[in-house]
Amino acid sequence: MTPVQPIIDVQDLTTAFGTHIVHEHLNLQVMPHEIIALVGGSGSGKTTLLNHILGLQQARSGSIKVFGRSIESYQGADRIALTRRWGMLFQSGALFSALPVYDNVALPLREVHHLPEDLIRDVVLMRLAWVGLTSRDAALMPSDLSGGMIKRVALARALSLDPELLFLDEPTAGLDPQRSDEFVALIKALHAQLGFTVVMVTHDLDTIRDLSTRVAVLADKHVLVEGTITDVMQIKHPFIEAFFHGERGARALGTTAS
Ligand SMILES: Nc1ncnc2c1ncn2[C@@H]1O[C@H](COP(=O)(O)OP(=O)(O)OP(=O)(O)O)[C@@H](O)[C@H]1O
Repeated sequence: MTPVQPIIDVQDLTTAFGTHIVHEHLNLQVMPHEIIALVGGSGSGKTTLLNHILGLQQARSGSIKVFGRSIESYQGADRIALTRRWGMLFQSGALFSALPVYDNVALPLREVHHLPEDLIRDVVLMRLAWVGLTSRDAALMPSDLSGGMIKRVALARALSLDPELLFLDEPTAGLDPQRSDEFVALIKALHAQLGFTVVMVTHDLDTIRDLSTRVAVLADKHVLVEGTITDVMQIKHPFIEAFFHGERGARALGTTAS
């Protein structure tokens, strides 16, 4: 049997801004269908790592492969084809405020395909249905939407091209606990139904517990540990102590505070 290839394969990555080294000898593999949570303290390099994986920044050394090919090898038409294979949910939703919900979700379809408008309409309404919204919601402007609805529309847009890979940046930030739980349940259900792979950056322990299938902790310029929450919690490190143990961790994870 051929071994399963990683969707993302980061090997021996070193990145820096000038003399400030952010990552050193960092390795990370993301396997098909998993939901990996990138966790780390402020400034540990989560966003920088995502930017490198997306090909938005160039590494000092090391290699990053996405879908089996070096991220730098995707140029021109190949790069456009690559961007059809992934979707991105930004923390703020990043909706275009001058466009109604419909056009926000239709935008990626219009950018990359020359599709007839009636087909775009079918896809947009289907994506809105995926996230629990209706054709009536399609006419609303972003300023009319609640925080939870903005996240849903942004998710519908991220999924508009039915991507194999979904990046989530703080997916539940700004939502109250109930909306946060609902949004996590929605992503979980869509993941089970559609089978995409997820890379998510989050500080929220409830989201990590309820959504991720694996956790990778960024600390000391590399992936310090990866595995289940239980695996991660075995490691003695100041960030892990502060993040997963103590009052907050115990509350979220149902463990005893240490
Ligand atoms: N454009 C930039 N120019 C210079 N330094 C930068 C730049 N972007 C990030 N950095 C630095 O790189 C380090 C990693 O930043 P990054 O934003 O990746 O961390 P993070 O883990 O995503 O943090 P947070 O959880 O606060 O969002 C930080 O020390 C930051 O100050």
